[in-house]
Amino acid sequence: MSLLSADGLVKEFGGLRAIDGLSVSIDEGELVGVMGPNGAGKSTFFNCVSGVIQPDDGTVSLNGTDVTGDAPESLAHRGLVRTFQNTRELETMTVRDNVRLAAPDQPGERTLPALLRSGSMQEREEAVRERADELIEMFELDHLADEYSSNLSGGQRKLLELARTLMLDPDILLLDEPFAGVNPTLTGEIADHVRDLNNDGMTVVIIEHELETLTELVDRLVVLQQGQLLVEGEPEAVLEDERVIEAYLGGDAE
Ligand SMILES: Nc1ncnc2c1ncn2[C@@H]1O[C@H](COP(=O)(O)OP(=O)(O)OP(=O)(O)O)[C@@H](O)[C@H]1O
Repeated sequence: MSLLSADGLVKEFGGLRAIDGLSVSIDEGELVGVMGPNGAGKSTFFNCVSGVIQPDDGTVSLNGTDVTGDAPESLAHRGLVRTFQNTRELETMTVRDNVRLAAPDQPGERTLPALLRSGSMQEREEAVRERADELIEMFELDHLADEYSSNLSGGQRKLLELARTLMLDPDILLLDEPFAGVNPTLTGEIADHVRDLNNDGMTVVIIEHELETLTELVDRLVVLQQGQLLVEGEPEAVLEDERVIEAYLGGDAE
């Protein structure tokens, strides 16, 4: 059974069909890349499955449960968390506080939340502090922990965003352009973290324009064009597919 599936999704903006009958299915443990020319509907697809916007038609299922239109917080409780193209940390707060603040305020059934729910206020605060420090160390942000996040580079912000996301302990992580504006060294580091998370069992779906890194990283590529599924399959085969080459060379190429 797939972990996440979108069936017949449709989303219109005015007269424009940004998503047009799109069906995509992600299995547990997969690392999947989503690509496609500008305006193909990649972000709208993420927005529909992560509850940021409501699809006009079609369904989204998570672990076999229909979650179409559920709010992002509710989906996070069920284990689906996404990042955004533009990071959303609070600039006037330190890196450490930003990570701590990402802890869920309404503890649910999941690992960290379960710990948060069971303990006293003091125990809960301690659990949040410990997990935040662990993640800050994991992403090698320790030397920046007390800096205001406004002082971070674009790449460091992406790492901070990942750390914040992991405070929610997701089963499935949707990453929207994690390498955009990131230098090659940090791109490699972020890719390594994503691979490690996936090796540890997390299902990951990545929208990315940086095709070289994406292709090396993922097990499967899904290509969208004009809101529809154009091609999907193993990265090498997809990149050689004439329909994909045509889509990228065509009128709406980068
Ligand atoms: N909130 C909105 N209001 C109106 N039109 C929108 C809105 N969001 C997206 N669109 C339109 O829907 C289409 C798909 O946009 P979307 O951002 O999903 O594409 P994308 O593949 O993510 O593009 P990019 O690679 O440029 O980020 C585009 O034509 C876009 O202009």
